[in-house]
Amino acid sequence: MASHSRFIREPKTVAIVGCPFSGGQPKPGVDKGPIHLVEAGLISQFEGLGWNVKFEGHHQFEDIKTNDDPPVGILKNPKLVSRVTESIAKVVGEHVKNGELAVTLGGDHSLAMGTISGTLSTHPEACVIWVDAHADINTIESTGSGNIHGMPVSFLLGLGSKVPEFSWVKPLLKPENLVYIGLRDVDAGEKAILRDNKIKAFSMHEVDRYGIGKVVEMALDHVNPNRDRPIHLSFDVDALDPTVAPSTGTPVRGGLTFREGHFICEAIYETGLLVALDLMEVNPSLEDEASVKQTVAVGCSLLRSGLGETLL
Ligand SMILES: NC(=[NH2+])NCCC[C@H](N)C(=O)O
Ligand SMILES: [Mn+2]
Ligand SMILES: [Mn+2]
Repeated sequence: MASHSRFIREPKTVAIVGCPFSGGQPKPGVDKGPIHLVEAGLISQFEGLGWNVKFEGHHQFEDIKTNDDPPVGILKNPKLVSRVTESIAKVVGEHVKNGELAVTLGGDHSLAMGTISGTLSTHPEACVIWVDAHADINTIESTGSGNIHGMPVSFLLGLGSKVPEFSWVKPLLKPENLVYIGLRDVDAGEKAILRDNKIKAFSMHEVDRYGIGKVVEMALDHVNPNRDRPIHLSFDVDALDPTVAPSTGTPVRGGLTFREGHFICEAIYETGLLVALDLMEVNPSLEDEASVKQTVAVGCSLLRSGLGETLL
């Protein structure tokens, strides 16, 4: 077992990319997620695991001017989401190029358009493991909500009609380099997209049938058969059951248990191939104070598992 990623330089450094951003969906508060995660002690927790921690404060998106941001079709805030994710792509790309583990704190999941673009700019052969209740693969044609956090994967794959505002997104992700775990709320149009593009997905049905250990192994066999390619893990906290992570904008019952979520992060760390990790959709404005505390704490502990925290 590698002690940490073979793509990470010594002394091993984690760069925290705090993204207080909510423009990919309509519920206020998800922009406070990163602030709560850091205030809960994430930096000292990472240091406790032996990492050098780089954190220069949360990114400020206020200066991204979007006075004039009319919808494209039904897509909401296209200009804002495009500019924010483009800036995050550069930041994450820079960290990954430097051999630092990029940990991005969301914020809504539209941010992954940026984080994954950043990873692929340095490692075009990287694979993506997307852990979520949702597939987030709607196109401008298929989206029913117009919320861009339900669409980042289609942009990364280059599916659907091109939206000029997002022309900076290079379709570098190949369908065979993507795998999902935890799906249970997939729109009809998204199911067709997954089928047509032969994208591998392990829904909660497969988690129940095979157990999480086997599912992670099968997921890795699919995207990383020789265990030699960099891994980008994009974790939407709503993959967890709402009893485990209640404070999130689009909760769906029947999700991953506390241990199943952590097992995924532990197993990916153990590959020694992790180069970037996202934790998205923690919304501290939703549910009561105890639920917020619980969700933030689970977020921190998922991240620690991804950075090598072990049980023994
Ligand atoms: N990142 C998320 N929580 N995405 C939820 C997406 C829900 C729905 N499929 C939509 O397109 O709007
Ligand atoms: Mn989700
Ligand atoms: Mn998501």
